[in-house]
Amino acid sequence: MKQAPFIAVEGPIGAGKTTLASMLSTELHLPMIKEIVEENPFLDKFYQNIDEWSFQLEMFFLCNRYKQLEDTGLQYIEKAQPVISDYHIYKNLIFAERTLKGVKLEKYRQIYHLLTDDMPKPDIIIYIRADLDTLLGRIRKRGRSFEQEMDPAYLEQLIADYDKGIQFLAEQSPAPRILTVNGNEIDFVENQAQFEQIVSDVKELIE
Ligand SMILES: Nc1ncnc2c1ncn2[C@@H]1O[C@H](COP(=O)(O)OP(=O)(O)OP(=O)(O)O)[C@@H](O)[C@H]1O
Ligand SMILES: Nc1nc(=O)c2ncn([C@H]3C[C@H](O)[C@@H](CO)O3)c2[nH]1
Repeated sequence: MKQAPFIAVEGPIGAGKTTLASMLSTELHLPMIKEIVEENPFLDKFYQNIDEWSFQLEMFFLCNRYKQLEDTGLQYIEKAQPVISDYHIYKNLIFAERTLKGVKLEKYRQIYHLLTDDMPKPDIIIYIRADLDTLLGRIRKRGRSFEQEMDPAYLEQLIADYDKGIQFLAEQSPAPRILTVNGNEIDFVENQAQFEQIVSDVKELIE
């Protein structure tokens, strides 16, 4: 192994980040950092009224992920131990740029940079791309009640925001290595050979 990798799995809502990160964590014996969802007190309210609750929600996600990233740095990165996460901290800004406006967005941007600019960043990103129909199908199948009335236009915008966001990360220095997974065609849940192909691609990146 070149250096202990810090791997992040990313992609829009329902792409399969947690699923794939858990499978890779088991297969490659990597500890996993998992984002907090069920304990989030604002998600339900947010989906009912995005403009009213976006600032609280984005700040909640930011504070939680900041704490997790701080712990990840201490427990794994500083000890040169590999780790996989089902998100990249940059997703905060991808979402906030979509849900916040005006003064609140400006304040959020400043807080985001203040908190995260000097934090460890993943050096490998697995980006699951999937189109609107695939994501809506997965969200329905997963069945979280607060997501069932999600405006498809919001999800469609996020798909495009993610493409831009990952492109932005690819242009950073040092640039992370990015493995893009076609989430419409690759079924790593049901198809063992397709999962093994991803495992082999990831091993190539880290070994
Ligand atoms: N490649 C796949 N093929 C079939 N089903 C999948 C695939 N990936 C994920 N799923 C299913 O889709 C649903 C969403 O997956 P998951 O919760 O991992 O997505 P996520 O990207 O982590 O979502 P979120 O953005 O909400 O955190 C789950 O029910 C999961 O079993
Ligand atoms: N607005 C907003 N900002 C975020 O940083 C963010 N991260 C995740 N989510 C939503 C997507 C899923 O419904 C659910 C679980 O991922 O939470 C977010 N929503």
